[in-house]
Amino acid sequence: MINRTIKQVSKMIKAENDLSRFSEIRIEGVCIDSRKVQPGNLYIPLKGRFSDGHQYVEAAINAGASAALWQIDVPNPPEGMPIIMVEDALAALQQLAKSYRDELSIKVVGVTGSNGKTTTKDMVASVLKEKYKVQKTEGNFNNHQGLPLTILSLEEDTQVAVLEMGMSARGEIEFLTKLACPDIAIITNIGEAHLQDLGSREAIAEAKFEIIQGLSEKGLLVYLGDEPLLNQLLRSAQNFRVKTFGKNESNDLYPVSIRQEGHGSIYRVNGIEGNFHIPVLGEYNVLNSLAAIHTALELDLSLEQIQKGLNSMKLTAMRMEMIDGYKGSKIINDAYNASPTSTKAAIRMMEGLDGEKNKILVLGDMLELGEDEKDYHKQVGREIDPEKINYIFTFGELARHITEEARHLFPEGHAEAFMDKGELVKKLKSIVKEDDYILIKASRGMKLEEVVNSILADQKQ
Ligand SMILES: CC(=O)N[C@H]1[C@@H](OP(=O)(O)OP(=O)(O)OC[C@H]2O[C@@H](n3ccc(=O)[nH]c3=O)[C@H](O)[C@@H]2O)O[C@H](CO)[C@@H](O)[C@@H]1O[C@H](C)C(=O)N[C@@H](C)C(=O)N[C@H](CCC(=O)N[C@@H](CCC[C@@H](N)C(=O)O)C(=O)O)C(=O)O
Ligand SMILES: Nc1ncnc2c1ncn2[C@@H]1O[C@H](COP(=O)(O)OP(=O)(O)OP(=O)(O)O)[C@@H](O)[C@H]1O
Ligand SMILES: C[C@@H](N)C(=O)N[C@H](C)C(=O)O
Repeated sequence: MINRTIKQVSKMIKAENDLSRFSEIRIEGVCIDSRKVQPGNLYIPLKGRFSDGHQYVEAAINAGASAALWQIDVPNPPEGMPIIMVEDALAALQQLAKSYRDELSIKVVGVTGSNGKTTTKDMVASVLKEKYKVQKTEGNFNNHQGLPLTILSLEEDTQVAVLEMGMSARGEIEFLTKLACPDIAIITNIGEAHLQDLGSREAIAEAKFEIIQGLSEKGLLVYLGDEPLLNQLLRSAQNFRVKTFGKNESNDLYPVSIRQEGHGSIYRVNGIEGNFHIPVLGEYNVLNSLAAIHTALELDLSLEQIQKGLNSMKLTAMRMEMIDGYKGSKIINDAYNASPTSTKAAIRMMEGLDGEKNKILVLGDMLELGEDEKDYHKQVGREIDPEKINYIFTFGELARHITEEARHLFPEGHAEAFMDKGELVKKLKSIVKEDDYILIKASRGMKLEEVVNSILADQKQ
């Protein structure tokens, strides 16, 4: 993490006050929550939903922070404390991260896309750690606050940083990529996430494509070549190299064969000898891993290092998380978020699972889809194969349209809409048997992991 004197920090950001009295005090790491301050931190006060961080500056310093920022338009800065006055605290956080990034001798991999950023970030980091000292975005810290905080957590001797870049409006990726200046930029796919804010998939593609604006000279763009919207945005005259991945054989990397087995996927890749194995299900996760393979090849990893890194990867929770469930069933907790693209991809994965036991879909509302939200849910219902899926239970006002669209293809009681999680859990427990698969998927706002937790809690009783 950043380790600088106040004198150095005041040069990295535009300090508005004389700090000569405190110039040799050293800060180590930054923190935006006084309750989590570590000794030596620089506390950065930010405005939130309920309060302004400025009211916690003294508490932060009393808790061990070496210094704190203070926005000049906020009255009554504490006296006699190492306070760095700035125009804007958030802008100062971002500037400090930019300055620190520019001082580091490091390779940066930037990851964006509608779906799979966190998964692909985890895969890339898992592979690259076979050869380099790697740090990555923790959790989902992928925006105008999270990315700068991640950069400021980087150690001076870290060799590669894998940074997730999220957005819900135009210009946000441009800001993040110009701050992080990636050497390799990955675009996982173009789906419908944040469609409500952007209005069209074309606009989503343009927003994600902003990532090239920070890409270093002769940098590498790795993207899903199956996506026409991205192919259209690629101009011939560009000062970066391009590698594609996807299902189509026109891609630089594509899977030659895929086998879903137990908790993982075994597959071969064109032009590369041998099998790859990732301990997660889903054809789209195989595609995500191809972006990681491109990145690894760019950074000179051996095939053995790549295979080892992929095999040892661990995904962030609630992404295709396999859990031993009720009565010996298998719960696939994919409840972090959901869009039509990711929901259909998860259903295809379920339909492709071996085994004669029941396959049960538990789907919640997909949010932020804009005015066509009902149609998106109906479309998901239309695409469920009743020959391969045994039950479809939905939770929420929008997901109800999935059930209604699919109900006529299922036996009585096999396609039901719920508005109460307790009732849904009761139904699930009444039908589930050993080795059944249960997929749990919905937007973050639906908190469908509560269904998983209820089932697991009952199981313990
Ligand atoms: C929910 C929310 O808005 N949280 C943000 C909010 O926190 P909160 O309202 O709880 O703050 P308070 O008002 O309570 O406190 C104000 C500050 O004071 C600090 N403090 C409080 C009490 C105390 O005793 N001591 C204290 O020091 C406190 O720590 C506060 O700093 O405000 C905070 C400050 O602005 C935000 O940090 C907090 O979190 C928001 C969401 C945030 O951006 N956090 C980032 C670190 C982050 O990366 N979070 C990710 C989620 C990112 C995300 O959603 N990404 C999108 C794509 C990008 C969309 C973009 N348009 C955007 O705006 O984000 C995606 O789809 O992935 C994460 O948490 O996982
Ligand atoms: N390449 C992909 N194509 C379609 N769906 C995907 C892909 N990768 C992951 N998903 C789905 O998206 C869900 C979220 O994955 P992940 O958290 O990696 O995406 P993300 O882009 O980081 O999401 P967010 O923007 O919300 O942070 C997964 O649980 C899975 O259902
Ligand atoms: C939580 C945020 N990253 C997101 O993905 N939002 C959409 C609406 C979802 O939760 O599906």
